[in-house]
Amino acid sequence: MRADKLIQSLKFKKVSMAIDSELDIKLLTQDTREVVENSIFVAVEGYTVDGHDFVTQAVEKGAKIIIARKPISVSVPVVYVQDTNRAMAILADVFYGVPSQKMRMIGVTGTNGKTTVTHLIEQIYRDLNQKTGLIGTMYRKINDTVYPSNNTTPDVITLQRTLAQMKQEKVDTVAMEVSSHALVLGRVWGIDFDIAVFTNLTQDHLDFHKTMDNYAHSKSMLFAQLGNHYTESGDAKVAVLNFDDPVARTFTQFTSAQVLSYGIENDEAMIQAKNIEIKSHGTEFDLIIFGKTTHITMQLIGLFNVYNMLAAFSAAYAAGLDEKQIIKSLEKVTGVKGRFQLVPSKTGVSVIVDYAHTPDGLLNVLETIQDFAQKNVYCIVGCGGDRDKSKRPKMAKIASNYSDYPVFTMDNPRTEDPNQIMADMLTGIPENRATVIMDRHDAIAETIGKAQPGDIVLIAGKGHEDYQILGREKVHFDDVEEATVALNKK
Ligand SMILES: CC(=O)N[C@H]1[C@@H](OP(=O)(O)OP(=O)(O)OC[C@H]2O[C@@H](n3ccc(=O)[nH]c3=O)[C@H](O)[C@@H]2O)O[C@H](CO)[C@@H](O)[C@@H]1O[C@H](C)C(=O)N[C@@H](C)C(=O)N[C@H](CCC(=O)O)C(=O)O
Ligand SMILES: Nc1ncnc2c1ncn2[C@@H]1O[C@H](COP(=O)(O)OP(=O)(O)OP(=O)(O)O)[C@@H](O)[C@H]1O
Ligand SMILES: N[C@H](CCC[C@H](N)C(=O)O)C(=O)O
Ligand SMILES: [Mg+2]
Repeated sequence: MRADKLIQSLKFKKVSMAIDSELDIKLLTQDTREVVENSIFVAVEGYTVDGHDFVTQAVEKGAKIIIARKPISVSVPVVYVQDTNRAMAILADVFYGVPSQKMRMIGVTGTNGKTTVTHLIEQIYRDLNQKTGLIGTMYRKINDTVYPSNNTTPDVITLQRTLAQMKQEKVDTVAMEVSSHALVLGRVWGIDFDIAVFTNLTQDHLDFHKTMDNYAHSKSMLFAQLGNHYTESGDAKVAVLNFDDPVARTFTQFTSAQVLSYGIENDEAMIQAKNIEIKSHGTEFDLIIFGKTTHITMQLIGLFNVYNMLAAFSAAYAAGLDEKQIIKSLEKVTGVKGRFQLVPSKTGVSVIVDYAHTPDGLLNVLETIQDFAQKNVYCIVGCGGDRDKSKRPKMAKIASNYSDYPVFTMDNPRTEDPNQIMADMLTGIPENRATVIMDRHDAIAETIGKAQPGDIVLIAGKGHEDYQILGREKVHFDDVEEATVALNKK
């Protein structure tokens, strides 16, 4: 793309010297490690380093224009703007050809359930033989091809680049997770969402947001960004809201889009689930769509998955899909990797690997297990380092209250001292209530070794993750693999 045309998209700027109008820009990036000949480098002030400190390196590698906020001295034109994050969002959208305007964009936000709901939505569209895109915690996926994810919601350049590739590969519908960090840090600025879905708001990420009010406010930004457009056919932007969560009410004030509400408790919800029966192999309930009842038998387990199913159903319904088709897909879905995943076992001991890493997530999973547990429940759990410290005693207390044998261990200590994380957890429970086995391998091996037929072992916190983050290093670690080895030794 021609440099002068691209830079024109930034309305307010100061340019240090004339930009060569013939210059053909090959790449837009905020990371010097990606810069190639004829790139534009955007200097972003991060949490650990400042992109402005890398501009000379960027020019040496071939950057021909620098976007900056602070005065810098380089041999190429510098475009000075007030906010490089905002400039980056604008440039990325234009550079990649405004891809989000050309596909159906479904954004899912909320503390828990985003990965699950986006996968359910993807499945619905795949069953209709549509081409799909998925962006989230586990990966970025274009039809059948999977690309790695560093964040639940990528930085705006990676995001727009991914969307452009999706468009090129003829994707019709994109289901993406929108994290609260992304909303605050402007990673989704410029994305033209058609449908925005809210799952729930419970405690997480207070290290970043500080208060639950700030956290709620960050989530509301997705609904504010949704915009509106009303057509005679009713095809419109839709906010899909869980009305059982009190914060959803406030979101209605932030959006001018049409609202589709779902819920279990709240009888005002337009899409409801009632008469729920949770079993060890699935969940049955009545789905009530604007007063009309259909009985559903889904393979996903737990009340929380009824919410996820309602969210996915409502999103697809909002997009105008046939309700019978949607239900057919949702009844077929067997689950998402690392979410209430049952590890194959011939021993009579049931092992469940689940990504619960928040107090609410852990509570939901343990309550679900208690619904069908016959004998002892073991709960192996740890808390992440460099993350919300105040979740630690709460998660410990929930593990202690809702399992017979809580076993506390490590979960991605990152740069923190694992012993301190453990000490924080232990403040939440009476002394000696939990067994502490710091090494996660030993925790899994010993617990499964001890469990008797009929017992259930929940391994919580890491789900699909195939690593343990120790310091800044990632080493291979997979709960399902570890559990399989332990079960085979029984
Ligand atoms: C707090 C936060 O969100 N940090 C994100 C941020 O990192 P940062 O601010 O530390 O960046 P930095 O390393 O200081 O770099 C600043 C700038 O210098 C550039 N740079 C840096 C080094 C270099 O050699 N050359 C260079 O150009 C970088 O590309 C960047 O533009 O920008 C990075 C690149 O976009 C992100 O990967 C990183 O996410 C980190 C890994 C992270 O852990 N984020 C978590 C808190 C997060 O975002 N989580 C949410 C929610 C998860 C959920 O619950 O679902 C998510 O969406 O993932
Ligand atoms: N609707 C829900 N309500 C409460 N807890 C849930 C819900 N859905 C899933 N969970 C719990 O949260 C865990 C994570 O689910 P999922 O990966 O779908 O959420 P997420 O929002 O994508 O999480 P993250 O923020 O880490 O990306 C699950 O393993 C389960 O324990
Ligand atoms: N998206 C979440 C994942 C947490 C997973 C858990 N295993 C941990 O490391 O705390 C986060 O980055 O906070
Ligand atoms: Mg996720």
